[in-house]
Amino acid sequence: MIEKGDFDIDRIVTPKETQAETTDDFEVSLRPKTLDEYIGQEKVKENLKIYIQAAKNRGDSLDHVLLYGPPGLGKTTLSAIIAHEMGVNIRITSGPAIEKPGDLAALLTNLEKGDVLFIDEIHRLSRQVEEVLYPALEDYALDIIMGKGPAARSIRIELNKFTLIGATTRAGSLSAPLRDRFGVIQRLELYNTEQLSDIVKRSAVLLGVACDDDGAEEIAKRSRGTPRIANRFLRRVRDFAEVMGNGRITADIAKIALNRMDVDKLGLDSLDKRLLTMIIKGYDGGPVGLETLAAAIGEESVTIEDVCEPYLMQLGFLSKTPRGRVATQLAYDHLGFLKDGQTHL
Ligand SMILES: Nc1ncnc2c1ncn2[C@@H]1O[C@H](COP(=O)(O)OP(=O)(O)OP(=O)(O)O)[C@@H](O)[C@H]1O
Ligand SMILES: [Mg+2]
Repeated sequence: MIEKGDFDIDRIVTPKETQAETTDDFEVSLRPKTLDEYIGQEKVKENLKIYIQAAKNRGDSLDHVLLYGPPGLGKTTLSAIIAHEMGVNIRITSGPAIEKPGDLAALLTNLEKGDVLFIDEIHRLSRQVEEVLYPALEDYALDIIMGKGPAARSIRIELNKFTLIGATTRAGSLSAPLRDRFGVIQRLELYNTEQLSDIVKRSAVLLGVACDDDGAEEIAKRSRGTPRIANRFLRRVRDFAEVMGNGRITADIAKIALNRMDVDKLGLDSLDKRLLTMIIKGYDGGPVGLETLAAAIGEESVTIEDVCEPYLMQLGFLSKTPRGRVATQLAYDHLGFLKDGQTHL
């Protein structure tokens, strides 16, 4: 069943993990293992380094951490790095996977002192589960109700001290009491071309494929600020390089491969173009409300908000106003529209 928030994974530019990537253990893992190997997100790294050092000096566990930002930017990777730097184990789960309070209790009682529990998509935890989580986060204890009616009594189970790392694409959907229990809240930003080039070059080394600097840059420019997309493109471009060239990734090979995948030179695909074209031609450039826009192009509003908009805003193609979304002059130029909605010929 497809739920709100699950993106269309047919898009080559989807920042969501595809099945192949989740189960990708026949390939070398491209995930960095230490903070120093983790490229970009300098502010987040600097802060985390200090919190980790301080916690280690005190011989204490790290405070609970909330990481938020668009999909594919490295939240899961960063959580594993935090556990590695703290020298503890990490247990990975997700909001929708924890169905009942008992599921959470089982996870929590199995944690050893200082361990990290990583909950992806933490905004999708159910209310009941959230309520069990509160005392666990605050007092490292679980309150379990035994029996029913007048005979019911509550017993308290002490837990080992642990660190919860929550990841979400939408910090705004988190309930206030849950958000308040995180001592460290960090936002991950889209990466710039230079950082993505470095990520591509690092991954190329790990995959054992030769990659020119401008080949890496070409891939980076089209990756929508997202490492997961950059790594996916790298693998596909490598296929083209092996079949059409001598295996080396050059700028030309990268261009040919990415054009074949219908990714334009800024990384826009048909959905982004449909969105911008609708604002420009259907609503005279905007402003137009998100829900109206979503209905007009037949796409979920969460997909538009989480996947399309962050990148279109980084490019300066779209702005959000209180009255709705507006396409900017840059968007008109890129798509070849004149301000009156006519196409350049
Ligand atoms: N800073 C980075 N440096 C190098 N590689 C990175 C970096 N961030 C992410 N990656 C790579 O990008 C891929 C996606 O990262 P990750 O799975 O951690 O994203 P995510 O933010 O958890 O996404 P989601 O929100 O979909 O769970 C990983 O394979 C990792 O190799
Ligand atoms: Mg993830």
